Amino acid sequence: MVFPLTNTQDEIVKHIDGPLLVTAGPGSGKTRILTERVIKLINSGKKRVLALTFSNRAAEEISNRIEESIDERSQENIFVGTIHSFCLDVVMNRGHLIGLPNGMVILNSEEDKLEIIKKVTSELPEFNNNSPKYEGKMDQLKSYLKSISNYKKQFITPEILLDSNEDQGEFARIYEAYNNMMLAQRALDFDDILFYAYRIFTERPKIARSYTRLYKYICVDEAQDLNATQYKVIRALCVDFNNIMMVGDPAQSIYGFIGSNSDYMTKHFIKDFNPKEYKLSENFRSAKKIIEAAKNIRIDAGNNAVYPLEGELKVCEFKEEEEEATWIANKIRCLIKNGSPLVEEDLRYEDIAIIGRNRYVLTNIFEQLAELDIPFNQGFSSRRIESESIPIKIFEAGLQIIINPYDEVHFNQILNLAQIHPNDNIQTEGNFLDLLLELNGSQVSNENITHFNSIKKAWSKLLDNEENFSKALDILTDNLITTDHNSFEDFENEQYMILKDLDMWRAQWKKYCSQTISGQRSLSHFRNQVSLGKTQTHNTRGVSVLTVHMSKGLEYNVVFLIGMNEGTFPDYRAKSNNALNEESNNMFVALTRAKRICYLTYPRYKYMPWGEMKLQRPSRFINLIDQ
Ligand SMILES: Nc1ncnc2c1ncn2[C@@H]1O[C@H](COP(=O)(O)OP(=O)(O)OP(=O)(O)O)[C@@H](O)[C@H]1O
Repeated sequence: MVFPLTNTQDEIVKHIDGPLLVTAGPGSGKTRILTERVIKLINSGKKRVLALTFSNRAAEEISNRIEESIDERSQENIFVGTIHSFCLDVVMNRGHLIGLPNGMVILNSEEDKLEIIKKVTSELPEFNNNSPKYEGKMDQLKSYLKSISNYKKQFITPEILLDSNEDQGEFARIYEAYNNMMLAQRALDFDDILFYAYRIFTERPKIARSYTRLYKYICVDEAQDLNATQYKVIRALCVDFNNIMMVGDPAQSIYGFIGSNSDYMTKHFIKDFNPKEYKLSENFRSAKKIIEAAKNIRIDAGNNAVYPLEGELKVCEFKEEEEEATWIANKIRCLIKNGSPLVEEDLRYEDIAIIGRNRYVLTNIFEQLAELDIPFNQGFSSRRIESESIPIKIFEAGLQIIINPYDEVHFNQILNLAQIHPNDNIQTEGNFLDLLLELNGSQVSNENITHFNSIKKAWSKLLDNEENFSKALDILTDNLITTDHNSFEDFENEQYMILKDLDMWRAQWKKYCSQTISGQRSLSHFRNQVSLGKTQTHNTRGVSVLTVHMSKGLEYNVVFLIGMNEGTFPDYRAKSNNALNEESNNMFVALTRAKRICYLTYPRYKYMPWGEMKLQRPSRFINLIDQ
């Protein structure tokens, strides 16, 4: 059943021109009003809308809701995506205007970036094998990568760095050489995406204007999570443009550890755009007891109960983690079997979430759920896609070379992985795709030759047509998987990993196909979508077992908030006021996921990995709630 909008919600949805800021508490309908406003703008023929989100999950949810309410043709008038995916689109389509090559590919693995920086520094005397500094080389290279990333986040180019600080001369040259080598490989790292988009908008303001002519309205969801880099990109995009809406909740700002700060929404946006402001404080999600508890955590947050329902909030102490996990699994079984008087309809596994501050707190739960045959999912993972088996790693590296024949990093990776010993007279520059296809039996060690030839067949299929990805995977399945299993454990383990890798790539391609039209698919676009996490599939069946960060934006009838001990929640590293404030926000987010019932659980003792049993204190948040 869809409830009518309140007067304030309705006013926001009907707002058309001019900047708009909606600060609103949990469950107050932020996602709902943003979605309904976008639908209204599109349906009233107000041209295109750009909706920026912070996660692929949020983008998918908003897209799904919008798709249900507007016709297929109008859907083309909306871009819903993360800031990174929008900026990548800008870089790919307009990057040539600031001298970037076409067809760039995201290179997001740490190992790949290390290869590049290693090559850049290989000429420097201090990285010579004989130099005393050589010992700490890896650490030094990693620290260079970290500094490069930090400067890019601040939009500081090597030239600006050199101008402002002459002492940084040597590092600035390494930074510049790194950028040049990335460009020669037609590669982008994650920081480059926003860095180049910012350069495009600021160096070519006409381009920024062309985007704001195209998208007449811009909406930013979860704006409390903006960081300086993202805010500056949005600011640079919106020159002479003010049809921008920001929606967020400062009390749910939980990404401070990567530079997010709700001040960009509550202070900078107000100063720069002077928006019309709305506040929503009614919580349509949670029962009274849950809202009262949340108020004890964040007294200042707008969060007022609407439902007359009391709900249930209970603190449960256990001897140790296993007992805690067993109780939760049994409680879930009981709730599913008997339901709860606090929830009108039958309870399904999908109505229940188990939330922990970090992944390790959740370890025991998986075992107990599996033991009682309780289905569960682990939410929307932002895990990087990476093959585990050597043959599929080789196949994957080859994709990069098909996309960009000048990609030396992945060519060398293939030589290493396949233990290929090329002839001495091999060229070290030029077209690596030709070189790759020329590698033959005499250069590949015997045990790898069958695999390597099969992988070459799969590449050839893709070279015929890049849309043949499924067929290429079929070739790998037919050639690398044998039904004639012998009893060698290593062999079986490898077969298992290859099959898992192939399944993973099949799932990614399937999702990519559902997002793109046949005839318009390409390997480089596919790879970039994979890197952005857009092809991740997520399973929502069963009980959701989530970290607090993964639970953001979601709601469940029953929530178990587990591992509520000092040191775990709040995290033991949170020492400063800011960090502790962010822990309160984390607690606020976790609690407000619950609609009717919330159990806060903790063990009195914890087994340490070195075998000792350690006494634990209950979280200070329990004391705050249990007053
Ligand atoms: N006017 C309303 N009347 C009744 N229910 C409403 C109303 N507006 C929103 N809701 C419901 O309240 C719940 C929370 O809405 P929504 O998810 O949009 O909130 P939110 O502000 O984005 O939450 P959060 O910030 O905690 O993720 C949803 O189930 C939604 O359908």
